[in-house]
Amino acid sequence: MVLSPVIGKLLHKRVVLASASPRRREILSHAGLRFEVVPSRFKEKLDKASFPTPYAYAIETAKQKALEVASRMHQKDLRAPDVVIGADTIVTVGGLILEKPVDKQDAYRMLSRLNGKEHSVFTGVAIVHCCTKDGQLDTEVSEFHEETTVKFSELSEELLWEYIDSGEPMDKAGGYGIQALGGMLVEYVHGDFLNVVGFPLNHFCKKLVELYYPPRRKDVQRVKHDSIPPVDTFENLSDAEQGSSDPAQGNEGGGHWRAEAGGDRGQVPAGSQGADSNGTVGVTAQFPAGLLELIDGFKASKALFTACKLKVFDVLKDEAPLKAMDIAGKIDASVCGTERLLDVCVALGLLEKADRGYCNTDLADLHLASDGEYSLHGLAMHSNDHAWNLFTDLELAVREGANAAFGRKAEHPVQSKQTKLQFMRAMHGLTNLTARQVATAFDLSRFTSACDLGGCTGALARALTQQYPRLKVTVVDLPEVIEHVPCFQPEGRQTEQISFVPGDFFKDNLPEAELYILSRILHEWPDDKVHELLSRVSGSCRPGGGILVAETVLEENRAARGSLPASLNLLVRTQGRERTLPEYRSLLEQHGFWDVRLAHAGDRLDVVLGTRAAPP
Ligand SMILES: Cc1cn([C@H]2C[C@H](O)[C@@H](COP(=O)(O)OP(=O)(O)OP(=O)(O)O)O2)c(=O)[nH]c1=O
Repeated sequence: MVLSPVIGKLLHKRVVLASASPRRREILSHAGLRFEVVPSRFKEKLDKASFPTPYAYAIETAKQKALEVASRMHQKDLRAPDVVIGADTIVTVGGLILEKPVDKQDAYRMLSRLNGKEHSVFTGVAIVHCCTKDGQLDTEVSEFHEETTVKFSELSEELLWEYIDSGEPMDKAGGYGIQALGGMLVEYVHGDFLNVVGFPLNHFCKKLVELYYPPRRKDVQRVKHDSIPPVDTFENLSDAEQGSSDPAQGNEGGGHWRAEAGGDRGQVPAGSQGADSNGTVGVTAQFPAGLLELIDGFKASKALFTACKLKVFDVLKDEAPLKAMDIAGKIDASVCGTERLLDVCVALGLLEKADRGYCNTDLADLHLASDGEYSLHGLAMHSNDHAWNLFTDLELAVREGANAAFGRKAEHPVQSKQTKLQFMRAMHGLTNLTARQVATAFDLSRFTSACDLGGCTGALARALTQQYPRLKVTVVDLPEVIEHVPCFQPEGRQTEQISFVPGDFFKDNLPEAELYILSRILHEWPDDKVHELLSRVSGSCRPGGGILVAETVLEENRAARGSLPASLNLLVRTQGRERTLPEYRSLLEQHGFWDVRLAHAGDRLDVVLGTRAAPP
């Protein structure tokens, strides 16, 4: 992909996003950046009057956010990350700087100021390169800002209050979110939309080009053809991880892998460039770092799975730091093998290593230890023990199609006793991560009863009942699934709003409900089974009732955001597939659901809501 070389410059570095903003996280992860999130504790209270311009204020705040995280992480284990990114978004109107409203009245004051007018949104960004010299933190800060102009329509008082009551304004600069309901307030936008949402991705990529691919006079002189890319574009740059000009090491410090010809266009191993009859130095081959990383990708997955299986992250969650020898003793493994595995986990950003030993990163503590609400340990184990084997048959599945592969090898995991609990753990972890976003993707407060078909451990039902106190949810799943549900109920958090009913949604009567939910169900099945299921739901759903489908919805060009491996997973494992919105719309309309709408529920999941029409 054209953009990956720029983002690729950061792939082998430990990058931290010093922000609690879910929007920033989403924008950067969609761009393919790998990073940890450590929200900054810097109090945004700089004296605005002391800055010559509003954006100088935003840049300084962004810088202080990033520096606070760098120094905290350095103090924690005497090792700072390689790069810390901070950002701050402000809205300016009539010479005033608006940040996040403190309460509803404040939101009203802000929105009234913006009403019917043009205003500017500035995001200041700081990219802090860190290194440790003699135990001291050394930083180099690069900064920039981006401005976008936004115009609000003339809005009525009633509309403003309705918007404020939606709760959306409270964590957003200027009191609105252009990416959600707030988009309805906006007449036009001039400039980078993502800048308004909190992170100017385009300018960030250009800044990376400036930092990592500075034009070098030597190249300009040696190369006759005019192929030096201008620094204000980031297209057509090759990945240049090895020997890159890392700003932390000084721009001229690039190693001998750096392109000797074609300027920033490619890397060639020393000695592999040649001159043509015109004396032009040409590139004979680019160093395919991204490709090699892809080829090696399975090794990284296997290292993660193995560390999970050996409970490395559990051991380090209980007690850290620990030396390799102590960890080896606790996981009953060889010291030399353990040490290698641990070092790979450090390189993958899962562990941290200091003189006193190894520790989990926050990411590993939260997601890779086997306990905890957001643990993905079950998913990692399911991938290791089950999906891994299925993927060895990918070639067969591609040659013959899902139907042929299904049944020969790919037994549905819930039907296999050995993998049942593991599959439930995997689904539980995955659902917990996204349940709140699914529950809030649409306002479901008009429903008082819901039936979650294939709702497994009730993770989504719990999020729904927390969000909608009037709602009662019935979870229907196979008896052998329901039997294990108590293992997944957080102690003291059972709620009378949720009941579990053993049953097969293809055979048994569906419980009565106003809203039927199918979360990650339809993609498991081929069209005929999907029709069968939808017709059963449609038969049970009263007019005015709803159907809520949570799936990854494919873009119309069929490329799903970040979910292509998941699509192959369906190919090797089931007879199902992911679908586009028009496909879902058509399926639902055929079964009497109208007003079919789509909302995104985070990185990998979308929600489609339809309303049951009255029978003709
Ligand atoms: C104007 C506007 C702002 N915003 C958000 C972006 C930012 O997250 C937020 C502005 O507050 P910030 O202080 O920039 O960021 P934050 O508090 O969310 O996160 P952190 O300080 O930890 O980095 O407003 C939108 O999401 N949509 C919009 O349309």
